[in-house]
Amino acid sequence: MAAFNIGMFEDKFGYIVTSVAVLIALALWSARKPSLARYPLLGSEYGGAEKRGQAFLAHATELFQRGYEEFKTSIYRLTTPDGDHLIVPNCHLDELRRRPDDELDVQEAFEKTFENKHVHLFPAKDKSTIVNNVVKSDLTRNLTRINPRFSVVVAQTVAEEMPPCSDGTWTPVVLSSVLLRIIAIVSGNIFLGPELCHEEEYMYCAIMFTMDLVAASAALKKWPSFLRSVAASYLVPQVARVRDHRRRMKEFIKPVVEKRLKIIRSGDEEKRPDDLFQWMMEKAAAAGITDAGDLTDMLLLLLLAAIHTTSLAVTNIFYDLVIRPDVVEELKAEIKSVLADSGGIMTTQALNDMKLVDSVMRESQRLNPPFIDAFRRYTLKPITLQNGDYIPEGSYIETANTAILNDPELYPNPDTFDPHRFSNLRNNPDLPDPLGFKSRELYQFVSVTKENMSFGFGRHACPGRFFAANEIKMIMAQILLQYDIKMPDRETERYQSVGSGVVKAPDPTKEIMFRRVR
Ligand code: HEM
Repeated sequence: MAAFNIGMFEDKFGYIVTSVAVLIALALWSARKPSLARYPLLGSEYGGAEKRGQAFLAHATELFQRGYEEFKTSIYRLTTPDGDHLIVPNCHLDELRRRPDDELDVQEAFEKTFENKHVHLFPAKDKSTIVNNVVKSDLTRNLTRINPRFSVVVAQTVAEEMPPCSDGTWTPVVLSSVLLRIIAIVSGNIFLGPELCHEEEYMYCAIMFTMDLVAASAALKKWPSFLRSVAASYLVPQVARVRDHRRRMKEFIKPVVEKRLKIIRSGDEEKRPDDLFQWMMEKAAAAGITDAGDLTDMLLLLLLAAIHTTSLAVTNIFYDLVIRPDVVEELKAEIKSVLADSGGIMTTQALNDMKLVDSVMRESQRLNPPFIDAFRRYTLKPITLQNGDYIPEGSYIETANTAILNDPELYPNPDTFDPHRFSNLRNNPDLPDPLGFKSRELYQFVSVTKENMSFGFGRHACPGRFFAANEIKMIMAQILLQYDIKMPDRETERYQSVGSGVVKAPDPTKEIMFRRVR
């Protein structure tokens, strides 16, 4: 009995000690936890955090639009499946863009987007930084040299990958999947060289890795965060497929790495391949990174950033064009006239001169940006803005890209697809400029401004956009000059986009009719 009483006392004592410890830990934890509650919450009508997170997946566009109208110059909160994010208005972006990487982190933000904890997309920062730098410096610097031969590769690949569509008959084509192959091959030509880009193992991983990774992260977001590890292990098959793509890509790339390391060590310039993977390996080797697994992860990150993004953009452009035959005729006339001036060669000058093509690309992207939000970042330190607003350390912030792109004060008649919207502003300095830019060249497809963040914003804005712009122009020119296009007989409206959360993409199942130009 006595023992029993002592035990009871000990249990009670233990219980009190444990409770106090838990309370102290909770107090400390909540003191550390970023307090976002000072900012108004949008979407509270959906219920608790879990329900609001799921509502975000279904209604992100509407939520961002409402937020843009209600909180034009102030920060508000939106609950995503990953918790509360702060949505920052446009007026703070110039200030935030100047913040260094040790305050505002891009990788951590994208790691959350892609459920990196489970899919392991991102290599460590020293490695992903090499990928970003190689695209920003080596690739962009080489574009003028590469363009003429790149356009030959594009012409050959379009001819090989498009169905024949000959004999004057119209052929239905699921354009999205054809474009994916074309873009994987032509990008691969520059990234890995003319032989490897045709290997089916490369093609399979280049296309399927991103598809399964995006599908895996979308499926995981439907689970409450505490169950995502279990879901990733047993319930979301795409996670295992992503792992398998990485394993296959590593097997494919390992002998390439071994061969190229020998060339790097020998210093033999003659044998040095002239492609992005080589430039990346050289930068990596200089930093002591030579492991085939690390280089595979870096290559997969590049492919994820480059291939589907470009393919979605081109698909959207063709969905916009196929219902506008008059615009197609104008584009053909511009392309023919520019090529006549450049002796038929796609020089950098020729690409720059395609101002209507460029304008159509930007207008298509304005109405169909790759993400509803932009400037997704994570705060590594607390930030106090000039107006006194305080953003705690450990917050996810972003801004409302789609809502900005549809603001009638920035883009008059925003719902109208105006193919000349940007070319008119660039060609005609007397036209009033709604955005009052210093230079009208800021209306080019590649220009990043806080009124158009489809390529991101600030120091981490997409470094591949110059390459993408050239690639898109070359593909458009080839397809438009070689084929007539029209909608299938029963279809009249522009194809609707599909998506979940902040991602909106052209419907990949839709057909366009093609016929070879006679
Ligand atoms: C139309 C096609 C493309 C679109 C719409 C696009 C869009 C984007 C966006 C929105 C970001 C995030 C920027 C930010 O948060 O500020 C980004 C980053 C990036 N993109 Fe692109 N991209 C495209 C094509 C490419 C291509 C072709 C490449 C490579 C050749 C590429 C390489 C990258 C890299 C390396 C980053 C990370 C930059 C960093 O974190 O510093 N992208 N892209």
